[in-house]
Amino acid sequence: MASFSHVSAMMTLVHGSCFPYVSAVARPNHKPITTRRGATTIAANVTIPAEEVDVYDSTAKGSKLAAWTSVRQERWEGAVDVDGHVPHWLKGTYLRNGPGVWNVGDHSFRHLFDGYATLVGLHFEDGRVILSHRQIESDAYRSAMKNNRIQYREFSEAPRPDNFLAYVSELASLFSGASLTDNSNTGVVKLGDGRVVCLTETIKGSMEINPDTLETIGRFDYSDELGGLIHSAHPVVTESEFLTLIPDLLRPGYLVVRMEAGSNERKAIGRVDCSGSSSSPGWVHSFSVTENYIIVPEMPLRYCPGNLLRAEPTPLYKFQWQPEDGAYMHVMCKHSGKIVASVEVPLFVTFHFINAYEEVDDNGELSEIIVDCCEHNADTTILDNLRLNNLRTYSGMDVLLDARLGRFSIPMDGTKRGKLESALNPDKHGRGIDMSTINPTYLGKKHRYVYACCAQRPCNFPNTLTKIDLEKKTAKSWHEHGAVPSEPFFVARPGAIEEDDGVAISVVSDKNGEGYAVILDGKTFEEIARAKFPYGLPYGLHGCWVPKA
Ligand SMILES: CC(=O)/C=C/C=C(C)/C=C/C1=C(C)CCCC1(C)C
Ligand SMILES: CC(/C=C/C=O)=C\C=C\C=O
Ligand SMILES: [Fe+2]
Repeated sequence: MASFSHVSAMMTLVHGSCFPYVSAVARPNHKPITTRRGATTIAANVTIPAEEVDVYDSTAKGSKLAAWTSVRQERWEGAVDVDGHVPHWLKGTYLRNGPGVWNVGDHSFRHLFDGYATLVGLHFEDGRVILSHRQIESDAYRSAMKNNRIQYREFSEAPRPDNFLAYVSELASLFSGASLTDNSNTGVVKLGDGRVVCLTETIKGSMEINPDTLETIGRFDYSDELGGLIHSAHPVVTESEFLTLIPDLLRPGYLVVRMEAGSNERKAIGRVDCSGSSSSPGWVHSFSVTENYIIVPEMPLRYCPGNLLRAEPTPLYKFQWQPEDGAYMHVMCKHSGKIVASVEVPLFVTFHFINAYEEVDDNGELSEIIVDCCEHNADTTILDNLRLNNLRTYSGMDVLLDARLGRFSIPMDGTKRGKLESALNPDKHGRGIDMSTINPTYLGKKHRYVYACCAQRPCNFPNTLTKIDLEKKTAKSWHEHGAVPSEPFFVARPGAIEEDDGVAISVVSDKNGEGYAVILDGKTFEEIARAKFPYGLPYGLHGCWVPKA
């Protein structure tokens, strides 16, 4: 377990007396970043004085914002100073995953989602905080660093074949999945049995890690014969199970699967056939469940087999927009695998579903299912706007596309059409919203509060931490000029009764290349503590909480 004594023991070992509380290891082929507080030691006991180390990546074109800049060292761990008061009940580790390295040799990745996974850990104990970060040792990351070029197909880029024969063999390996990335840069989940797994959209990119050291233990192998190359980046994980969707590109539809805690074997619950005439299933980055049902979205932004084969990116990358085939929501009974409703809904673009729950009528009969999501006004442009060049070259203009907290109502009386409306006036949260969390106790149940990144305009990316009250239809935001906060992760206070009794934790990438974590009170949404990092961290995506045993 990471603890303050563990950190100082490690320091003595690695750094001797030169820098007594920090552990740092440089990324292969990169000069290490310094920590502002002193010198940096690289693996071979070479120490670089602080003033000689370039903190910022050259690709950031003068920008000192940490968010879109590759992290320069492979790992670091140390205690950090805290301003304010971290509640003493907050005991455990917050883990956050995300793409943090976008440079391979001289090559700069194009898209936010291409970056190699950087895991961040914040260990809380008795009001104190230890920060750590470490690269996930996927084959894709290791081989890219070793060869100074990408070796696997990432979200928007593929290795350039040297000749025609290499091109043919690359296409063949695409069908077997051999050329797909295992760069698990999207999320991190704690399984019911305590194992911690980092995930992305390729199934082979499921990687078990040690939550104390952030060390990569190895690939999480699914022991079944279900196959498939891709799955939802966001499984629904509880103490007892792991549910996910495996899109079927050959026979358009989705396999809904369940893996029991303690097992590596996924079992099929059922299958959803696509409703539209489309030749391909909709992209399922995430999905929601209620207490009894799994809600399978069929988004008009669909996987595109043609684009999957292309090495060069298209504006929609591996996807295609097919409004003519409609948008649908399918409701599957968790226990029987039967589809109990399939309704057509207005067109939508959503990365992240927030939660879903069942509504009953006056007779106690199930009347409708409510599904909340971060909805990008059915505009696919958001995907291409997440190109790094775009994120790095912010001119001060208000260019963030509008988004809203979308609420689907799925009638359970056989009606064939569902509704999609804004759950509150989007102006209340600056017409931007993504990267949402709720109190996990409310998973599948009626929730009142949503924590998300929203907007204070002008901006080019969500720049606030916002608490949304869906009952009062209000929003309260935390904002700091020029800073980019990541997903506000809600941790409930042990023993809490009220839904918002807890804290929201977010890692912030600051405008001067600096970084810190903020702890916001879940009720008042006021900042109660700030842990200042000795260096800025790149933007990250999703997190999880590992309570201290
Ligand atoms: C970081 C994030 O939110 C999404 C990452 C998505 C990835 C890495 C998708 C990768 C894919 C391939 C490498 C080929 C097959 C298609 C697709 C799932 C888009
Ligand atoms: C960063 C993001 C999606 C991440 C996927 O996991 C969306 C940002 C949207 C901006 O409005
Ligand atoms: Fe996501």
